[in-house]
Amino acid sequence: MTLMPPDVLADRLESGLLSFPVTHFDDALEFDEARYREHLAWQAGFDVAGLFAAGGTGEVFSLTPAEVDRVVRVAVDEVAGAVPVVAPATGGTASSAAQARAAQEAGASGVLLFPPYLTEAGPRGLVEHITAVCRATDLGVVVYSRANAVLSDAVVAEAADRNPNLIGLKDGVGDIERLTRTYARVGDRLIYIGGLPTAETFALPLLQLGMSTYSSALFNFLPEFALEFYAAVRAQDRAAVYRMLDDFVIPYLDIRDRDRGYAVSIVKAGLTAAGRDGGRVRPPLSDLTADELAELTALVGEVS
Ligand SMILES: O=C([O-])C(=O)C[C@H](O)[C@@H](O)C(=O)[O-]
Repeated sequence: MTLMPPDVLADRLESGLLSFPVTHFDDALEFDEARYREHLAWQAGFDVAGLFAAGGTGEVFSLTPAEVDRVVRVAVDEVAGAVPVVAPATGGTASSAAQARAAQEAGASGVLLFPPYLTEAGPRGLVEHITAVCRATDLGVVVYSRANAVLSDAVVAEAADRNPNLIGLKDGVGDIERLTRTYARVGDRLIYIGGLPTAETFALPLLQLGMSTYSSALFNFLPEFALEFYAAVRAQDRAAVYRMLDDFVIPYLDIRDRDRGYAVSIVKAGLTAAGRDGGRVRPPLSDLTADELAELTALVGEVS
């Protein structure tokens, strides 16, 4: 398969909304390939700029390395002709680099580098971590700033200088000063992707900070709503954005905030609420309660 050049991937990703599909499990909590394929084919039928297989919403933290490889290969096989597939790189530096290599072998178009697990890390170590992963692949790499890898403007600038295939920064923190410093320093050398939980909530203000796109978990089960929301953000139609926030996103957040980890669980529940059976989440996440699912089903019904 021909490799998508990193600059081409960057142009594609920044031009539209980004899909972060859930990973389906069967009743025994094993990967359910048939339902996953069906979901991806449906998602890829909408106007979406990239599909991030086994992302945070795809419960990458609950998949074994072999399962990650299988999920990525299935995604490439199912949709790569239509939409670029971006694969995850997770864990410590060695396992992240190995996953970046595997992503290229699997025919993915790019890599999303997640924070390393558990340990704290300083700026020099984070630059080395990003560099090792970028050097493990010819694919474009997007680095996710979050948790124990919150990246300063200096780290982002040095990593971008050292690694031509580092194409983007995904932000899961929402620190306005940090983002302002980063965009002022690094500018259009990178693309910027909003990646806070339920990213629609922050999309309009973050557009001003250089984020032309965001990862939409809502796109999983309300693709038309998510695309309408994205169009309103890009048009800076404040009235439409705040109407949709008020009608759906904020009541949705009220349910999401009832338990830790629900930012992912509620997406699978949302699919079920929309009549598409998202199935269950794996531990350590918990599914919504029956009452919460009923509340979400009523809310989804109001906007579908
Ligand atoms: O890795 C992930 O799945 C994310 O963090 C993206 C999510 O889709 C998040 O942006 C959201 O909940 O909208």
